Amino acid sequence: MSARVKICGVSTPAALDAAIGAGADYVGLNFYPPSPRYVSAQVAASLAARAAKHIPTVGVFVDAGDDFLADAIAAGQLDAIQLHGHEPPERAAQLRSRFGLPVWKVLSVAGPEDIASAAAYRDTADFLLFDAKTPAGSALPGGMGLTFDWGLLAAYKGPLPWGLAGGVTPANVADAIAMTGAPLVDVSSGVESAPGIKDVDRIAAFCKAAQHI
Ligand SMILES: O=C(O)c1ccccc1N[C@@H]1O[C@H](COP(=O)(O)O)[C@@H](O)[C@H]1O
Repeated sequence: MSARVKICGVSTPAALDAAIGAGADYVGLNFYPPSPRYVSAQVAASLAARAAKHIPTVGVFVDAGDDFLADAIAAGQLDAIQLHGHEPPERAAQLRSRFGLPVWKVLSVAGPEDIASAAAYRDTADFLLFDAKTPAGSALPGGMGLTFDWGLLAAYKGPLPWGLAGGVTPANVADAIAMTGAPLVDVSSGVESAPGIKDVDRIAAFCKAAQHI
């Protein structure tokens, strides 16, 4: 068993090259301004030029407005948009139609009801990403290295392609895939030496662990 890999919060050429070199399937560019992984339009454009023809880029957004999204999509030449806020199904549908890109909707998980909420996105998103719910009042809705009970996904048979995020690391990703059967794993802080600082060795170790279990 193995899983596809998304290395999220890439903000430097070195991290991008490490993800490509390690055989990652996607890189995430974070457009949420409070994030330590935030990339400006200028940085996104330069990373996108380097990523072109090598790896698809997924833009991470949190309850973003249309104009903000339009600028980021153009700058980052994005292949998909990840909605990591409170976007309801209608908003996912609206953005998919307006921008003509696949929509990855993140479902923040604390309990079984959050897994069940996947059904509402059946016709409006293209991909679902289950991430740990961050505590009320947190600065970020993701990227904090928090896990949730992976047992909640053990028997999951969802309506859409899906992936697992939240607190996965080179050390635990094989267990995460074995427990959940996740077809894709998404990591940000688990391949960093400090918030926002990607570690090329950890990126390589993560990809190896996810691809060879
Ligand atoms: O990484 C961030 O700073 C971030 C900010 C706002 C929304 C999402 C963010 N990251 C996403 O969170 C998950 C899990 O991250 P981690 O591996 O637990 O650190 C991942 O999908 C990132 O895309």
